[in-house]
Amino acid sequence: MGNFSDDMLNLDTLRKILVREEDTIIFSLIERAKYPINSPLYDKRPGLSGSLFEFFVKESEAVQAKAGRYSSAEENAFFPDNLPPPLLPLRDNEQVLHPRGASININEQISNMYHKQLLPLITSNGDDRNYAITAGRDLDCLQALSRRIHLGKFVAEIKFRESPENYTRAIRAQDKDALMKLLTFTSVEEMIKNRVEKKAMVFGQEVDLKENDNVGKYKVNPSVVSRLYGEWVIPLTKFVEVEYLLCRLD
Ligand SMILES: O=C(O)C(=O)C[C@]1(C(=O)O)C=C[C@@H](O)C=C1
Repeated sequence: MGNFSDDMLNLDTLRKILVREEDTIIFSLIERAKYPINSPLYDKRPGLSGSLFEFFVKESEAVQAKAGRYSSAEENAFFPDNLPPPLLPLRDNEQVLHPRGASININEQISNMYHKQLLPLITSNGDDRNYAITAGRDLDCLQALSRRIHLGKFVAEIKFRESPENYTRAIRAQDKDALMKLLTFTSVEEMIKNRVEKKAMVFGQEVDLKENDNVGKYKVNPSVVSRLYGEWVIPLTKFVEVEYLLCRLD
């Protein structure tokens, strides 16, 4: 992590970071939901190698790479090939992750989930031609989701260090089911799903000075946020954890 050192690597600290990431994800969804789906943004364009959105993401990531974004172990690019090097010297980050697992990048899956499943649930139909601003909002959502999900590498490293014997047995057997069982805390997952639903109600409520005018109206449907976590964010985080652990002894 950007400024994370070995002695801060414990489950309590990491879970607090994940809780704070919930706020970032929910606020970014609220911001994206302000605009309709704007589907021409995602259509292939003559003269560009892909869509206007892909162009926007590639160019934004190149600037952010120069500014050092991808020097942080929890940041992963959506177009990681041929990124320019950072302009400033690399921060001297302590390498807390195992090198093989550190390079796991499941952004393609995250991007598919975002575009095919999530976006239609949080946007209205339509095209207001605000493509640049929409692309910026999309990138904010994708980066927040990606960061949260790839933090699973740190969670996995902590769990391995806290219980090396149990994990080593499952890793040597390359037993994905056993690893999944070891790293799963169902009660924690339930709490998260309930909390993000409540946060979506609080952060996304319509505020009006007249009482009761907007009761029950939200900028993003709170049950969609709970579903996002239950069906995609938590399972993908666990997928990252398992993939990380599988190569932890390499
Ligand atoms: O908090 C943990 O222990 C995690 O591994 C993170 C997480 C999550 O994605 O939020 C994933 C698996 C656990 O079952 C609980 C929560």
